[in-house]
Amino acid sequence: MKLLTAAQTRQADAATLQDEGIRSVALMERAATVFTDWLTARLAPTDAGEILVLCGPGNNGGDGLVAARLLHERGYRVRVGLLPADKHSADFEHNRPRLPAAVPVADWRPGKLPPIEPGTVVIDALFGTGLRRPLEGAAAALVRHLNAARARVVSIDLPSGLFADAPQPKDSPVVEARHTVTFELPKLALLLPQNARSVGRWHVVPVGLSPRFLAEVDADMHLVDAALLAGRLPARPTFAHKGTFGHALLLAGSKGKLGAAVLAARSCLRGGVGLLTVQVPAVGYAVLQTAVPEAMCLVDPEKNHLSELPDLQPYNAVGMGPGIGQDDDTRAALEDLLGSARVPLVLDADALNLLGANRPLLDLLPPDTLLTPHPKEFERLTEPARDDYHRLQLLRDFARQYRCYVVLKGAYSCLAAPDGQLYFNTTGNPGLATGGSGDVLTGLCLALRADKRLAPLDAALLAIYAHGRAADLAAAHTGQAGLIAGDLPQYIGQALQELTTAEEF
Ligand SMILES: NC(=O)C1=CN([C@@H]2O[C@H](COP(=O)(O)OP(=O)(O)OC[C@H]3O[C@@H](n4cnc5c(N)ncnc54)[C@H](O)[C@@H]3O)[C@@H](O)[C@H]2O)[C@@H](O)CC1
Ligand SMILES: Nc1ncnc2c1ncn2[C@@H]1O[C@H](COP(=O)(O)OP(=O)(O)O)[C@@H](O)[C@H]1O
Ligand SMILES: [K+]
Repeated sequence: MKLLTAAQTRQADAATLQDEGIRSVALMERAATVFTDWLTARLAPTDAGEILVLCGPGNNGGDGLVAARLLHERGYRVRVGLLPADKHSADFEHNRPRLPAAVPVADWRPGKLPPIEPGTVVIDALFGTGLRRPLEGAAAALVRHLNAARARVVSIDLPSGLFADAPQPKDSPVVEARHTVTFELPKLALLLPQNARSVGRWHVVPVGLSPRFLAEVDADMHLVDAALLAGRLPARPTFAHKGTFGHALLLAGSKGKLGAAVLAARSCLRGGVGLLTVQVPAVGYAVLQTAVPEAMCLVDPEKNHLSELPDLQPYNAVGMGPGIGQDDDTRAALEDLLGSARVPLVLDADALNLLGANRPLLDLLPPDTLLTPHPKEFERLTEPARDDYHRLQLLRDFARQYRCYVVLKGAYSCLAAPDGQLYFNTTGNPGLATGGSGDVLTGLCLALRADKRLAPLDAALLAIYAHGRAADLAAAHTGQAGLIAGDLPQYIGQALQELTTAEEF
C-alpha cells in the first residue's frame, strides 16, 4: 500500500470525484458515514453521554457537521462547537444548515470556552490534511482547552494541529486524541514516535478513493503489508535440496554475548536457509553446538572475541554483528569482510557501531548491503536527528549515498532502499521491545539474503514483515510482556508460510 503526502491526498480526492462523477459533498457524506459507523460500532448511545463535536472551518469541520447529524439520527445526544472563522469551505457551508434544529450549536470563542467535563466524548473535526501553518490564536486556545480537559477525544482524519507529513514547531498545540480515524490510507505523521501522544491509536476506514489514482500515483513511501508482499516469496520447489536455499555464514558472539549468536542462528534456520555455519570465539563453541545442533560451527582463534574471517568462498551471504563487541581485532575482521566479500552482507549491532566509530569503513560497504540499526545505532552512523522527519531524511540520504538497504528499527520499522524509497512495516508489537529481538531479525535477514531466488529489496521486506508477524503470533500465546526473543524463531516458519505464493494452477 502507498503512503500519500497531504498534496497527493488532495489529488486523490479530486481524482475520485472525477472518476465517479460525484460532487465533493457526496464524498464528504461518505467519509463522515464511515467515520460514524466506526464510532457507533464501539460506543453505544447509553455509554456516550452527550457527544461534543468541535468543527473547524474547512472540510474536516464539514465532516464533523455531517457526523453530528448522523449521530443525532442514530439516537445519540450531540452538541456542536464551531471554531469562529471568516471563511468556511463550500462543503462546510452546505452542511451547516442541514444540522437538525435539535442539535445545539455554539461558537467556541477564546475567553468564553465552555467547560468540558472529564470523560466527555469529543469528536475533533477542527483541521485535517488542509492545515497550512501551525495553530495560533483562537484555534490554539481551543486545542489547549480541549487537551486540559480529560476528555475521550476521537480525531477525524488527523489530530488537529498535526501536519500530515511534516513536523510542527514544538510549542504549537496539537489535539491529544485517544483514537484517530483516518480516511483510506494512514498518513506519515501517524507512524512516527514523536506524534504518539497526539495520535493515540489510529484506525483506517475506507472511503473508496479512486483505485486508478492510487495505482498510478508516484509515491515514494509505502506500507509493508500482505498485499505489498504478495508474490514475492516463491514456494519451495518439490525437488529442492539444501543448496537451493543457500549457505549462510553468521559471525556473532563474544564472551557473555553468545546468546545473540544462538538467537540469530536459530532464526536464520527457521527462516529457511539451506545451510548455516556460525563462527564464534572459542568460548562459544560448546554453547553453539549444544543450543543449535543444526548449524555448523567454526571456532575463531581468539577465545573471547572474533578476530578473523574464515574462507568466504562457500557462502551465499554473510551476517555479522550480533553480540560481537567492539574489540580492535573484530574491527579488523569487519574491515576484511567489507573489502573481500563478493556475496550479500547483513550488518547489525556492534558491526554497525564499529562502522560508526570508523566512518571511512562506510566507503567500503558493498552495494546492496543490508544494515539493521535501531535509532541509536543509526545516529552513530550519521548524526543526531532533530526530529523523526529529519531522521527519515538522513535514512534516505544514507541508503542513496552507500547504495544499501537500511532498516531503521522500532514500531513501524522503516526500510530505506538505495533508490530513496521508504517502506514502513505494519507488523509487530511492543512485546518486541525486549533484548535479543533484533538478533532474531538479523538471522532472518541473513536467511533471506542467502536465498538466491530473492531480490535484495524483497528479502528485506519479507524479513521485517515476517519478524513482526512472528512476534504477533507469539504474543497471542505469551502476551506482550511475556514475549522473549527466544519465542520468536518458532513462529517464523508460520509467518513465512502465510506469505508464500502458492504454485499457480
Ligand atoms: N476533499 C474531499 O473531497 C474530502 C475531504 N475530507 C476531509 O477534508 C479534510 C481536508 O479538508 P480541507 O482541505 O478543507 O482542510 P481542513 O479542514 O483540514 O483545513 C482547512 C481549513 O482550515 C484553514 N486553516 C488551515 N490552517 C490553519 C491554521 N493554522 N489556522 C487556522 N485556520 C487554518 C484553512 O483556511 C481552511 O479553511 C480531510 O482531512 C478530511 O477530513 C473528507 O470529507 C473526505 C473527502
Ligand atoms: N514497540 C515496538 N513495536 C514494534 N516493534 C518493535 C517495538 N520495539 C522494538 N521493536 C522491534 O524489535 C527489534 C528490536 O531490535 P534491537 O533494538 O536491535 O534489539 P536487540 O539489540 O535487543 O536485539 C526490532 O526489529 C524492532 O523493530
Ligand atoms: K481533525
